[in-house]
Amino acid sequence: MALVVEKLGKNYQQLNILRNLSVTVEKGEFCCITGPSGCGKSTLLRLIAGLESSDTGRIIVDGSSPSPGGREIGFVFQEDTLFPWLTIKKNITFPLELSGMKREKREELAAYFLRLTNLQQFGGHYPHQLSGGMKQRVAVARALAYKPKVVLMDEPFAALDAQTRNYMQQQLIELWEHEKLTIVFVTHNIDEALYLADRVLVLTGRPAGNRQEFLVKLPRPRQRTSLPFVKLREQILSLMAN
Ligand SMILES: Nc1ncnc2c1ncn2[C@@H]1O[C@H](COP(=O)(O)OP(=O)(O)OP(=O)(O)O)[C@@H](O)[C@H]1O
Repeated sequence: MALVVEKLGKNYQQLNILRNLSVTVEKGEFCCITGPSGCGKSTLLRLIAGLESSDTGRIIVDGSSPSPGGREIGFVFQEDTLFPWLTIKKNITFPLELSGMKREKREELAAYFLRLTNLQQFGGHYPHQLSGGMKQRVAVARALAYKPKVVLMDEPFAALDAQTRNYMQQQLIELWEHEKLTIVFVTHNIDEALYLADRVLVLTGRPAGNRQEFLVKLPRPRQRTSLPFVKLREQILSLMAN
């Protein structure tokens, strides 16, 4: 198992954010998590990343507890988190440099992931010269260059227009298949979850706990207008409306 989250509980002062939340993700699985707004999805990802600690329960990534900033987790956030004063290539190599990786290896990984994300001509550009979609592709390349065991993605395409978002979803599926990634992807968008995921976990309203999970066994690339896709979407939407 790539990720095991067991009976997690988290409070902020008096506020109970997560209660008894359990999630397991297999190696190579694409798992989407959705739930009502403000229920605690981002909090869950921060706990998995080791950026905060839980009050109860435990988290195991690839057999051990995650360490803050550890290389077992890659994180892609919703907002643009690139360093504006660094070139695209430097944005990818800088965290690798901090982790002590040799220059030659850093350059090799940056070139590989720039190529995979179709950004090979933009290594020398600065973030402000790129579109929103391109910047998120850099963020994905930066997260993957670490070769993390689990990639956490928190609404990474939410700020993009619909067409770019669809393109990014296609690209992400190709990357996931090619690199055999394990991905935990938070989204409000059921269509996005069904396009991407092997399994969709629906959380309860705050405090977030397990509500229901849906296996998505549709072949890829998925057709958003196909009958089984539309039926699953209706099933999840009606669950969430109640
Ligand atoms: N550091 C913090 N201190 C206090 N409360 C916090 C903190 N971080 C988050 N919260 C609260 O925890 C709750 C869950 O927040 P979180 O961002 O995890 O939810 P979410 O499901 O990701 O939200 P959204 O769907 O809007 O993206 C919210 O009510 C939020 O105000």
